Amino acid sequence: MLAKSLIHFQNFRKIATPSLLGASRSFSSLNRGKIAVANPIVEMDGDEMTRIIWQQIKEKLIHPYLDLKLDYYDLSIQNRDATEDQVTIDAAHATLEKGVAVKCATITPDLARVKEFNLKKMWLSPNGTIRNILNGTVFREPIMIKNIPLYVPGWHEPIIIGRHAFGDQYKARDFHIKEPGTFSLGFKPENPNSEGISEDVYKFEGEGVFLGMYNTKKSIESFAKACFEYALNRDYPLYLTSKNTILKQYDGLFMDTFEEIYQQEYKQKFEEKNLWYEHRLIDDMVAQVIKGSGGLVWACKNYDGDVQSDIVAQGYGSLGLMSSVLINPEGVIESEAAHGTVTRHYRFHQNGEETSTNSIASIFAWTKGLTARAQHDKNDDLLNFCQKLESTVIKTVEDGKMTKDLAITIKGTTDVDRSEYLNTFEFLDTVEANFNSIF
Ligand SMILES: NC(=O)C1=CN([C@@H]2O[C@H](COP(=O)(O)OP(=O)(O)OC[C@H]3O[C@@H](n4cnc5c(N)ncnc54)[C@H](OP(=O)(O)O)[C@@H]3O)[C@@H](O)[C@H]2O)C=CC1
Ligand SMILES: O=C(O)CCC(=O)C(=O)O
Ligand SMILES: [Mn+2]
Repeated sequence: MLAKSLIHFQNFRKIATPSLLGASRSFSSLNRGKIAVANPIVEMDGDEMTRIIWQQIKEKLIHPYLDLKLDYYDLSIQNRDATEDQVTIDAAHATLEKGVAVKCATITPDLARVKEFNLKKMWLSPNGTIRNILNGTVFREPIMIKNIPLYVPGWHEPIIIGRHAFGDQYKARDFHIKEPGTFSLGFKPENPNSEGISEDVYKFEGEGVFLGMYNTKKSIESFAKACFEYALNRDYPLYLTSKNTILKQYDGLFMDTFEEIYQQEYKQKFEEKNLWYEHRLIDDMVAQVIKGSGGLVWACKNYDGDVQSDIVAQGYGSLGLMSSVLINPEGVIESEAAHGTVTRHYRFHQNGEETSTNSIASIFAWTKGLTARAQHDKNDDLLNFCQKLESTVIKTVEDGKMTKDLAITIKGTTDVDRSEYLNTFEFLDTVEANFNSIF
């Protein structure tokens, strides 16, 4: 299965990366043509700083080496607005069909964005839309580089966040009311003999907010299985976090489902490898991981995974060092960076000022997506290309060539000299030159 083989590859990389540069067959020395990629992948373009980086990655690191068909969807905020967001839905369905997608970060509009782009409406998060259609688990893993100091010094091994990507806040309906009234919840069973639910939740005396949120047993089951498989394949224990003491029914279903599946299908397999699964309260867990040394898969509910993956990314060095791969039960893969469009840097770029935005997670969005394509198609040349590109990026940083966010971690202060880092484009040029020299 595609998902499983991707996991194997990541495991392999953990061991093999440092030696890959030296041990390579040189592409240029053999003077071969571009690597043929038989089947297309879906490409979802995005916004702001990441859109600029994305274009450069394609021009410098992808197209010169690969004969690759891209099923292209422009998910820029302008095109989502022009197509009434149909382009997002089309891109998600194309991903289900083609099996692999790479996605650039995109703006999720708020009121300020509606004004900035004169949007027809405040479109939903494209990530929420896509992830709900694909219905998978997002695995977020820090890209660890030897010379990048850890903000959390004990984290010697990765913390991999397994983020449930279906439902919860990302598909909730929320409302803002401005007058007294009663908020009630209702459920109408299809079976006329079943009893429905109609319950008053809160009596408002004035302005307030409320929401309706859901998840499904089926989706939680596939989330659990994806996390158990991932942890087993990576030889790490698995922890699920929730707040079941407060949301007894909602979070209780997550806790009970994981426990049932563990007991029925995975306990023995985990014990054979001296591994374990535990449920923890989220507030307990956030404290435990800071004290720990990493080396675990952390299954998070959707919103927890969103927040925790950024804390974890920063703990390992930078938001620019966090890869993010969605795997659904059918083995469909969507690969992206975990960070957003880096608006603060884009504002400098718009003003003609220099930026130093880290492109590593965006490059890994391509390599992880293409790795899935390679494994699906049994394309060893493409697999080799992905491994070498990843190791070139890592070696470039190990050689002291990096963007400002990483230079800051090394110096331990934001007061870094301009000579201590590369700008956005210089870093990409350096990776291009290094890759070209070995491949
Ligand atoms: N997957 C997606 O498509 C996502 C999209 N978004 C969208 O992105 C937009 C911007 O969101 P924002 O909250 O600013 O979050 P971002 O993740 O884009 O950036 C937040 C801050 O993190 C640091 N950072 C993030 N990525 C990098 C990088 N590659 N290199 C260097 N520093 C980095 C920067 O810090 P500093 O300023 O200190 O340099 C930056 O200002 C929003 O419209 C949001 O909706 C947000 C998250 C995910
Ligand atoms: O889709 C969004 O608006 C945010 C997505 C996000 O923050 C993430 O994927 O981590
Ligand atoms: Mn996020």
